[in-house]
Amino acid sequence: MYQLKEKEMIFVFTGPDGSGRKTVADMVGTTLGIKKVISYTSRAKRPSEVDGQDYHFISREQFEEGINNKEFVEVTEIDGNFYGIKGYDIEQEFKNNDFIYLILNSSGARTLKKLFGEKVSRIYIYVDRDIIIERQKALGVSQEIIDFHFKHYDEDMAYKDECKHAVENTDLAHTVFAVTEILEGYMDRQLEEKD
Ligand SMILES: Nc1nc2c(ncn2[C@@H]2O[C@H](COP(=O)(O)OP(=O)(O)O)[C@@H](O)[C@H]2O)c(=O)[nH]1
Ligand SMILES: Nc1ncnc2c1ncn2[C@@H]1O[C@H](COP(=O)(O)OP(=O)(O)O)[C@@H](O)[C@H]1O
Repeated sequence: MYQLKEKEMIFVFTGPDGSGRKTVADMVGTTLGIKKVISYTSRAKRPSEVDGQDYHFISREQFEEGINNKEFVEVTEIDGNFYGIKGYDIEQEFKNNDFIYLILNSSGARTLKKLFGEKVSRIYIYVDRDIIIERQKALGVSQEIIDFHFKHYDEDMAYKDECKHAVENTDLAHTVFAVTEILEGYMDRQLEEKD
């Protein structure tokens, strides 16, 4: 398994589906110039998604082969689809960067924390169930899909207290500002330790 160097850190964004994790993580990542390690999934690509950008979309067979070859640092199965992060991809990103971020469900976040300990900082993004429903309805998402998303809401919310940082994502600009400050705190600390 990849051993993180002293100055390296992994930021893990987690929280309930639809709370804005991807949006917040990518905005903060862009602001701070931090690279995302992209997950692999066996679920079908949605029309709006780009292979290699949103996910690496692979078949279930390719996924199983990767699992057998021990390529994944963590894998989870959600609603019949595999999701996972490859150790090689983490290693590659750390060749050019000291900080990376990942977007994971609670089981993935828990695994990363177990594997890399204090080198992992978890940022929990959440918002009220009613606000998520409102946002999804405004986007034209069907009631069926909204219900599907909420299958994991309670289980995901139960993970909030395990995370050191939890930010309620009501106002996006405010959330991005708050999360940027949290990450900058770690980055400054790591750089000071390096000096
Ligand atoms: N453990 C783990 N969870 C992941 C990974 N990639 C994505 N997820 C989570 O899988 C869940 C489903 O993701 P997705 O299919 O994109 O659905 P959506 O987030 O509802 O649009 C979300 O909670 C993601 O954060 C991964 O590599 N590992
Ligand atoms: N603070 C916010 N206010 C309004 N809409 C938001 C906010 N944060 C995210 N969104 C929107 O909510 C939807 C879900 O966000 P997304 O980042 O995909 O969530 P997640 O990754 O947690 O499933 C997207 O359409 C996004 O633009």
